[in-house]
Amino acid sequence: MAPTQTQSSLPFMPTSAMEEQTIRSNFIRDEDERPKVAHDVFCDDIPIISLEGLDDEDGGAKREAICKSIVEACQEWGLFQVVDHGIDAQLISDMFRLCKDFFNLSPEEKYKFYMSAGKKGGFQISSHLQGQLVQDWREFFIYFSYPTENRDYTRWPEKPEGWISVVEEYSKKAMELACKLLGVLSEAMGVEREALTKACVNMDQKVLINCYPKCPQPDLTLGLRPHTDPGTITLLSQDQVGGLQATRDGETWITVKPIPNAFVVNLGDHGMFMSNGRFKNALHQAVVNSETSRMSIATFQNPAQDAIVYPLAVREGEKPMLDAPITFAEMYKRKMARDTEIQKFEKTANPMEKK
Ligand SMILES: O=C1C[C@@H](c2ccc(O)c(O)c2)Oc2cc(O)cc(O)c21
Ligand SMILES: O=C(O)CCC(=O)C(=O)O
Ligand SMILES: [Fe+2]
Repeated sequence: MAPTQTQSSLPFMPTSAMEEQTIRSNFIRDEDERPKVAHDVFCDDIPIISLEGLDDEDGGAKREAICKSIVEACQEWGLFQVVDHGIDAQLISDMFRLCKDFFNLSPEEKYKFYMSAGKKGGFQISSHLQGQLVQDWREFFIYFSYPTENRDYTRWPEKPEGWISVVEEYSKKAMELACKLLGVLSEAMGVEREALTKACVNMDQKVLINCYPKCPQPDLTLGLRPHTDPGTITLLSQDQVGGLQATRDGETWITVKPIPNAFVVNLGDHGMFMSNGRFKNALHQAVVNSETSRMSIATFQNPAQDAIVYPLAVREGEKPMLDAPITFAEMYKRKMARDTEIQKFEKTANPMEKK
C-alpha cells in the first residue's frame, strides 16, 4: 500500500522539507530511541582492514593475516571496513553522482518508480516494512540486481542518463568482493572456501541507495531505525558526512568514521546463523543532521528464498542455534514476527504515547 497522499497528491517526502523548521510528529521518536551520539563524533574502534594481498597464491602469508583480522572483527562486532578492495574509485564516485542526481529529481519523477507490493525494485519513503508507528527520515531506491533473471529493467530508471550501466557494473564488482569475503569466512569455519556461497544456492543481491535529507530536528528522529540486515553479508559505501552507527550491547552507540572509497562490511542474520553465532549480526542504525544531506549505498548479499539455513560448523562444546534446518524464507518470516511482537510490546508498555 502506498503511503497516505497529501494535498499535492504525493506523499510527504523528506527531500521536499528542506525549508521546514520542525519535523512532523510522525517522525518523532520516544526519548530512549533518539540519537545519543552525533553523526560526526567518530570512533576508531571498528577495524579497518586492507585486502591487499588477499588473492596472493604464494603460500598465503598475507592472506592468513587478513583472514585473522576479518575473523576477529566478525567475532567482536560483525562489522569492519575494507580498503584496497579492488573496486575502482571512479566507479564508486560515478555511482554516488548518479544516485544524487536521482534524488534531486522532482517528487513526481521519483514517484513514477514507487515500489508498490510485488514490484521488483523502485523508490520508497521511510521503510520497506508496513505498519511502522514512526517514520524514518529517509528516501531510498532499491535495485533487484541478482540473480540476473530477477532484473526487471522497467524498474531501472533511464534518468539520470547512464545510471543503468553504472549500477550493472557496481553490482557485479560488489558481488565479486562479497564472494571473496564469504570465502574467508567459510575457511575460518573450517569448511571449503565456497561453502557459504554454495549455501546461498543462487545468490540474491539487492542494491539499496539511502538518501537522508538534512533535517531541522535531527535529535528527535532517526534516518534508519536500529536493525540487523537479514542476509549473509552487506557491503556499505557511504559519503563523507557520517551517520552510520553500530552497537555491541544495544545501548552504547558509536559512529563509524567515513573513509573515502572504503566499504563497511557487516554480517546479517543469515551469516550469523551459518556460523552458529560465532560471527555477530551487527545491530546498526543511521542518524541524520541539520547541515547536510547524506547518502549511503547498501549492497545486500542474500541466500535464495528456499536456501537452507543451518550452521555450517558447530564447534566442540556448542549446540546448534537452530533446532532444525529451515529455509531463508522461514527465517525471514520469524524475524518479521519477532519485530512485530517487539513493536506491539512497546506500544502497550507506553499506552499514552504513539496514539
Ligand atoms: O531498507 C532496508 C534496510 C534494512 C532493514 C531496515 C529495517 C529493518 O527492520 C530490517 O529488518 C532491515 O535491510 C533491508 C533489507 C531488504 O531486503 C530491503 C530493505 O528495504 C532493507
Ligand atoms: O545509511 C547507513 O549508513 C546504513 C544503511 C543500512 O543499514 C541499510 O540500508 O541497511
Ligand atoms: Fe542495514
